[in-house]
Amino acid sequence: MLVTNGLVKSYGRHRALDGFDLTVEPGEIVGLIGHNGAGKTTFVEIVTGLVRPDAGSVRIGPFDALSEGRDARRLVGVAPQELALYGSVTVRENLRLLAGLAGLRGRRRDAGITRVLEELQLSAVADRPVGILSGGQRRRVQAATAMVGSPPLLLLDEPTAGADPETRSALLAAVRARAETGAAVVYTTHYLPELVDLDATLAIARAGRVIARGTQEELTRHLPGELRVTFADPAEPELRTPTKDPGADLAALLASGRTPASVDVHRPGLDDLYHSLETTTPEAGPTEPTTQQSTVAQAAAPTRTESHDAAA
Ligand SMILES: Nc1ncnc2c1ncn2[C@@H]1O[C@H](COP(=O)(O)OP(=O)(O)OP(=O)(O)O)[C@@H](O)[C@H]1O
Repeated sequence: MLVTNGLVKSYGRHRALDGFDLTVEPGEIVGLIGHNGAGKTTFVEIVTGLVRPDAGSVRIGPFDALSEGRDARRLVGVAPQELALYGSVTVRENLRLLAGLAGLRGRRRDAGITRVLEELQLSAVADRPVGILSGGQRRRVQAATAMVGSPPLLLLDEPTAGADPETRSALLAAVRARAETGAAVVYTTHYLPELVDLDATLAIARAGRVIARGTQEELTRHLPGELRVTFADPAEPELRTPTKDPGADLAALLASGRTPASVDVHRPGLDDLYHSLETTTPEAGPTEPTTQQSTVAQAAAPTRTESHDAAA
């Protein structure tokens, strides 16, 4: 649904994007993550036509977004990081305007508005001016404006910033529902557990490029886990050691004659992945080959700890 290749964008001497490639399939949610300044917002701005790249290509569905921008933009719903709403008019009127721009009229437009108000738990404030809403409510209205026309490509730039847990989960449920009906979603966040909830594939940006791309399982399986063992003898301190083969390491421990009281295996998760990429240079990339542009819709492997009670 979205194919970008070799995007370059400089501001003065600074390269905000430096060969940014990303492909997103229909029905796929991509978690686009990376440090402040990695280029995520610049990428979103280029796809939506707000910023023109110095080089590279953007394809949205059948359209070349750089030469057929008007057609391409009709397929995109965007919730920008900097809110762009009409503060003096109501939530419903903001949505009407955006639904109209997406080509919805009459009953279809009203049904789209009702659906998105319910999904994002905004029905109670639908007839209030946006300007008097809380920050979290406004952010949800922004997400609603992106979704109201049911576009096949959604770009959501930190849509849950400042949201409380309840509204966060409403938003995540709405995003999942859109992907289930075939929308391609690019979702930027600094809050990694959301991407586990969304079962998102990942694109990790650094210094204007995507340096790792694949499913959560693909990107975390080569990382070491951690073996955590407590011992029957209370004088013995807890052991925590990185492990790629917990079974073998545990067998070695038992063979040494020590008596575990409990054994946990902490599986690597997104935080571990993020930190492992932080410790590599952008040129060298991550320690293991990454799966560029993989779109495998495989079940994600969230961080979890498996517990076993060891026989004393
Ligand atoms: N209009 C602009 N003029 C000058 N520099 C810019 C402009 N827009 C972005 N930049 C620079 O480009 C780089 C990438 O910025 P961008 O906002 O895309 O990063 P980001 O990954 O979205 O960061 P964040 O996580 O903070 O939102 C930054 O160094 C930023 O200062």
